[in-house]
Amino acid sequence: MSAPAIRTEHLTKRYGPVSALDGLDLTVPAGEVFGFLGPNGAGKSTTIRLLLGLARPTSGRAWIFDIDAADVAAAHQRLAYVPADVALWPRLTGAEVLELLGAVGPGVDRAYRDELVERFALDLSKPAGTYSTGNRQKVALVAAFATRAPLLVLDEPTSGLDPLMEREFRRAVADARADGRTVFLCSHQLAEVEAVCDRVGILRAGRLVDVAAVPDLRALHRTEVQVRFAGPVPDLDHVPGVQAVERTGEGAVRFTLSGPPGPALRQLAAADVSAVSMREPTLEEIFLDYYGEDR
Ligand SMILES: Nc1ncnc2c1ncn2[C@@H]1O[C@H](COP(=O)(O)OP(=O)(O)OP(=O)(O)O)[C@@H](O)[C@H]1O
Repeated sequence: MSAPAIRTEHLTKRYGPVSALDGLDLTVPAGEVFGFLGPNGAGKSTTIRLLLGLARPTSGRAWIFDIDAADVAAAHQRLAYVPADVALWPRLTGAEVLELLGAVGPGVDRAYRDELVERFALDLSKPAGTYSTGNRQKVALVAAFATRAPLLVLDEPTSGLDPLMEREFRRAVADARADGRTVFLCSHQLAEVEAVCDRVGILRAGRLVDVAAVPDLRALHRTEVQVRFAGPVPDLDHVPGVQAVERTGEGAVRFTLSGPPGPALRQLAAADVSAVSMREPTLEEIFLDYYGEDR
């Protein structure tokens, strides 16, 4: 078994009375694309700072491929990082910045870097001081993806990118996965997490609320079903898996369905159904459920 890309054991960070991170136990196996979600102030950036050795834990430990995160020189040979707010040296051109960033990491795949520069439509001839937020972000992303680092730690990497560039970002994550690299992605963009991640960890008020595969996270939750009946509306209230039954008009019913759909489908099949639609909740709705509930 290869070492996990990230492992934390009861990782905790307190700032005075504030528990920014409270006993995080997390393992991200090598090769996984892991999404890290949570509302503002949940502790995502704190986690990243601890993983990068930019802050010291109050208690607990973290390892990057079995290297103690506190051993910064060794750990950073295995990772590349894109911060949420990318700051670049304003007088260096984009090309010079890429050279500099490439020189400090674990080595660069230059051919792939050139390809990414094309794909992200970066003009490297300009001084970085003239770049927009999105262009600075693109430089940092190209620099990170083009390293040979087996772990990419990305903090809100696409907040400044337009939809075309967001698509390129997703392609680059897919390339990384195909190469067996690990991606740790902090994001508020649920569609993005849904599209690129294998598993998602949800953090709330410094605590890990759940870790789930994206399909399982969906399966945990209900499907919304709308049915229109030509004849009498059957009693759905006591059918296993059916909840929140609501009359939405003459002969129309809406309900949510969780677990195996058989009992509900049998009840519907016995009635005179003229139209039916089923909708899976988006990850956003699932996500809001988590934060709406007091858990
Ligand atoms: N240097 C610090 N001093 C005091 N409190 C801090 C410090 N850094 C973070 N905190 C607190 O720790 C908690 C977690 O903050 P953190 O920045 O990790 O959250 P986050 O999940 O990254 O949020 P966001 O999505 O807004 O970036 C917050 O309550 C924050 O106010």
